[in-house]
Amino acid sequence: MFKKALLRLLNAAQIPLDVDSNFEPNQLSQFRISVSEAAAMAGAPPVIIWEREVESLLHYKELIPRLEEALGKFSSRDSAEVIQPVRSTVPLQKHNGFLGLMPTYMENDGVLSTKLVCFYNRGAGSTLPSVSATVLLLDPESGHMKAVMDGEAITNMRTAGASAISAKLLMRHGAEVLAILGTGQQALSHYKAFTEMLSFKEVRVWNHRREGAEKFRRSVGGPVTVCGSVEEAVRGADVIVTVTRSIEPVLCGRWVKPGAHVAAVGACRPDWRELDDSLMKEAVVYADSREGAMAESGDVILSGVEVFAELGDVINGIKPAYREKTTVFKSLGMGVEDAVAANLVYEQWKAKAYKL
Ligand SMILES: NC(=O)C1=CN([C@@H]2O[C@H](COP(=O)(O)OP(=O)(O)OC[C@H]3O[C@@H](n4cnc5c(N)ncnc54)[C@H](O)[C@@H]3O)[C@@H](O)[C@H]2O)C=CC1
Ligand SMILES: O=C(O)C1=NCCCC1
Repeated sequence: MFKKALLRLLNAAQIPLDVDSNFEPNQLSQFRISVSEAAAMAGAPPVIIWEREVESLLHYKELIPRLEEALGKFSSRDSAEVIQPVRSTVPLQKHNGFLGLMPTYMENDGVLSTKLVCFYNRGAGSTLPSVSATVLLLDPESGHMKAVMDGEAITNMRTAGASAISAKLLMRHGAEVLAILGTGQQALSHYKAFTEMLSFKEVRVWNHRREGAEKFRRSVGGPVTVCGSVEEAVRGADVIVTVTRSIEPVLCGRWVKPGAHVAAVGACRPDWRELDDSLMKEAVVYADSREGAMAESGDVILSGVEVFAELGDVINGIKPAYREKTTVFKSLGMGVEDAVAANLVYEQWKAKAYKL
């Protein structure tokens, strides 16, 4: 078993080495090298892990604790924990989109990665995805690229995971009704994360095209109420997730129950909105990254509100979680979330490939 695994490892790393037939597991230690060091020494190509495999390797139960830890590390602003600049974006004017570059280094954890993400303000008739991404995972010592991964599954799951953490920390105790606005990729991952990690008595969905909401209901299989208007979906809801491609407010403060928690995921450009001013001004606003929100969130910038705290500040016990007040978690997405998710995928991939 061990020899087979080692041969696969050497093969993956393209290391031309004959392994003695009497080779014993404890002899590996004499090499004193790790899989990625062996691969780097051999100039091996990165492993490629595409969408289906990422999905099969990543699970919320393992991902969410890592995200929570990473959000706390980010907010500690300790450069040995996380170096993650605000995303730099290149406009793709002809295609109504942006390329976002999201490098992250976690020195203490030995994790170095960057995500390349293209996101678009697609017209109604387009069948192309709104978000397309790739994550590169590198060895920080050698610079060797260890893995190239599909970034869509990672983006969907880590974003939903961060929103689920926001709800866990900020929704009122005894929350029963979840409303999801938008029924695309993020809606699916949020539905999964929220129903797996939290418990709700009712899930409502709304989409600007009703057939999209009906399709969503059929594909998730669980009990979901399709609503004909945003107001109908959110009235009385304890937790509201906004995951639309809208660039104008879809959620109005006057419909939101006082004390509700809103995880606002769309509208990630300085001139795009999902929430109206009345909601932004009424709520205590939390963000994944304060700098990110001030640079990229139209809901924050154009409403003129202050970000009260980062989610990591709450995790670190530096800022309170106002569960009884109306709260908004403005999610922009962070490289550190991609880094821990990609590292987890790589660990799981190695364990599976080499039966470690
Ligand atoms: N905060 C973060 O970390 C991330 C944010 N996003 C953002 O989240 C949003 C959703 O992303 P995906 O689910 O991947 O997109 P998607 O295209 O799969 O789904 C978008 C949903 O919005 C609906 N929609 C389209 N135009 C609309 C409009 N004018 N008004 C209301 N609804 C409309 C669509 O019918 C669909 O249900 C996008 O704005 C995306 O940029 C995506 C990834 C990460
Ligand atoms: O963090 C990400 O990934 C994204 N954030 C906002 C827009 C789409 C992708």
